[in-house]
Amino acid sequence: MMSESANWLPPGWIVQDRVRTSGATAGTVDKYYIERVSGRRFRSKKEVQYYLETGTLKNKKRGTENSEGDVNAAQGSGSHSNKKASKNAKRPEMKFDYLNVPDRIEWILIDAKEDAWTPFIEFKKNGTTEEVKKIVTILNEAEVPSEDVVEVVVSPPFVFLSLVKGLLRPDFQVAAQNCWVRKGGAFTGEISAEMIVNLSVPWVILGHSERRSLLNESNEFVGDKVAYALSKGLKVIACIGETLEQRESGSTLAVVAAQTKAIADKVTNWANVVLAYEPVWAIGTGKVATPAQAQEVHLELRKWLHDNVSAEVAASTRIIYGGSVNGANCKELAAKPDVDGFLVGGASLKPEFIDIIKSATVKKDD
Ligand SMILES: O=C(CO)COP(=O)(O)O
Repeated sequence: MMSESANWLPPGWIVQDRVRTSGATAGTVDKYYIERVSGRRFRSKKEVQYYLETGTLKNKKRGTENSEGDVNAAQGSGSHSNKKASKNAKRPEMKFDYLNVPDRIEWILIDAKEDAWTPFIEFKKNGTTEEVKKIVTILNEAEVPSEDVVEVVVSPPFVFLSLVKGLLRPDFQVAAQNCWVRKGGAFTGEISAEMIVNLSVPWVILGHSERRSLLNESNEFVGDKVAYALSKGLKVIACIGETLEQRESGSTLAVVAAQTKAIADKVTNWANVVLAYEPVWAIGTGKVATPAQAQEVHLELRKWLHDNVSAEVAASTRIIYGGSVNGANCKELAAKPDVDGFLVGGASLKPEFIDIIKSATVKKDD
């Protein structure tokens, strides 16, 4: 078995040549294109390109995606042994606990001022109506810096958007956690940008790593979503970030640059875009990026925007950090020059959440 990479593939993909060792076709080499983060395997460049462009799998005959996630791996052979191998293939370890799905509420704190700071807090909890109301009450009662210092945006699951919007203090805003890539239509279960606008919800989060990895959203698909949401007047928090494997292989900057490029390719006006850098290995793991690691990536992203978009966009685009931010580490992270805010999950369940909001003043106090 040989591994290589192909120039046309985005970071995070590998190409494998597998030699058949038995049967009449022994010696035949099968090429597989593998997206490492999802484990999906494809048999042709055409299928990979379709997947990268649309974020979906090409229409194929039933049963041609085997239990390993190989797309069309059995195509052309249809042999009994292949079907058997497919049936017996070990399923990859699922990273997602479907039996204990966390309901999530995201709190986004965004500085309204051009030169100011932008914390983005994500709140994870069992999201029943009563619990959501409790959270909103705590927020409503909290003493936090004024709107001209910190802009707070709360992002609950879709079903609670109206409830939260109705109860939340007027100086805090609301965001949806996702929206459909294009105009609404026959896409059962999807929520269009138009619907979010119709609810007077001004923000949407797009490209969260969980959607990229669990729902196979490609860079290009996220770029399309960002552009469409912006075209409908929504403000977008666009998430990017590398996996642990990508960090360890030294490709962090290439990965976040490719993710940002896919957005830049589709977006001309960056005024309503906030970039959220979230290293996947730091989300919900308790392993926070060090302030130096966060600053390094944020600075490189700003340089990337400077060189590839414009000096003005580089200076004005807010780049916020997400991944195990808490009351203890927020001040040090917030003090870094290119960290413009946070996206916080677990810690926003606790009283320290208010401290994280308050860390918006760290740079101003200098
Ligand atoms: O997922 C996150 C933001 O979207 C971050 O979550 P944690 O703060 O729990 O790591």
